[in-house]
Amino acid sequence: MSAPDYAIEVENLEKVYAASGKMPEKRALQSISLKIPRGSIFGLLGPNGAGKSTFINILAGLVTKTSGTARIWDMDIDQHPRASRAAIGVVNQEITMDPFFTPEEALELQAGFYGVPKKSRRTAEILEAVGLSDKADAYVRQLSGGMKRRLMIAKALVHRPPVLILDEPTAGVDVELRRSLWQYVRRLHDEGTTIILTTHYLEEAEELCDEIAIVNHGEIIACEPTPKLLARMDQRILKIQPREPLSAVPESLEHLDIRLLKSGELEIAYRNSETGIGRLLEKVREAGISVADLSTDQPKLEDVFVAMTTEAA
Ligand SMILES: Nc1ncnc2c1ncn2[C@@H]1O[C@H](COP(=O)(O)OP(=O)(O)OP(=O)(O)O)[C@@H](O)[C@H]1O
Repeated sequence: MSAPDYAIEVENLEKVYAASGKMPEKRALQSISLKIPRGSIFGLLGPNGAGKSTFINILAGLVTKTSGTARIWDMDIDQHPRASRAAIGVVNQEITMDPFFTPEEALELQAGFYGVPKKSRRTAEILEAVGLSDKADAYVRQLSGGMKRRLMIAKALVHRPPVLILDEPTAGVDVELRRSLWQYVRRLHDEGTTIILTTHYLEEAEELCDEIAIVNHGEIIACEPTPKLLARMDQRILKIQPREPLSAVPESLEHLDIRLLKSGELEIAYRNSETGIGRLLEKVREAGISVADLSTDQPKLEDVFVAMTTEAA
């Protein structure tokens, strides 16, 4: 089979979790349509509860969709449940593994589970790739948190899936390990694997992804190449507290996007990529303002959501 243009294609995908006990019915995905290009590193970015895991779990066959269609590697998940799932490797948020197996045994078991014949297994190669060769015979309980995460990724790779899905790969992981996991994800990508990852760290999506879909309340509110999306988040606010409260905006600053607050402070909106804070402060000083204190604010994901939903309205 020739490789498809899209690794994943979903159309009008919807999920309603039924009411249970005191919990009312929950519409976790509201008619999502999305095409994830083959060969990309694609980010699903959104706050807690946005519906990212639901989306992934539907693809993985762990959650049943309510309606809509989903294709993995050009195979419909209803018509070809086994073959379509064989095209993805999914790494979930929780670390789940048997503490009494060694990494080598864990990978062999996983390969057996996927029906990979002994002669086609590549346990040693995968352990090498995730940097666990020297731990091949250690018990899983002797591995550090970071090593366990890498073993989770290794397990998802045993059947050579062309698409790897990582659900919050670096949640709760320290900065150093986060960087080394990113490096490894990039390497897999360079070797041809399409990567889909969910995250609520803007920085992570920014660093890794070619394209980002922002999910909020079960809806995709933006889906764009990363540079385009970041340009929208480029706005900053500089707040200046002068030594003497101001009663008017100095004339030389009027051309800026500036606001005088009741407290006599100033708020200046600027584009970080265009103006830079140093240049702005210079202008403020040139206007004769003596600065007692200042702060900058950059839009949080939440603000971007608001901005985007208002733009769309
Ligand atoms: N099994 C379930 N039964 C009922 N409601 C659920 C179930 N699983 C998830 N939900 C609800 O569906 C919504 C979406 O949850 P989901 O786990 O997909 O979000 P998420 O974006 O992955 O969040 P997180 O980043 O916290 O994992 C949430 O409101 C959640 O409470």
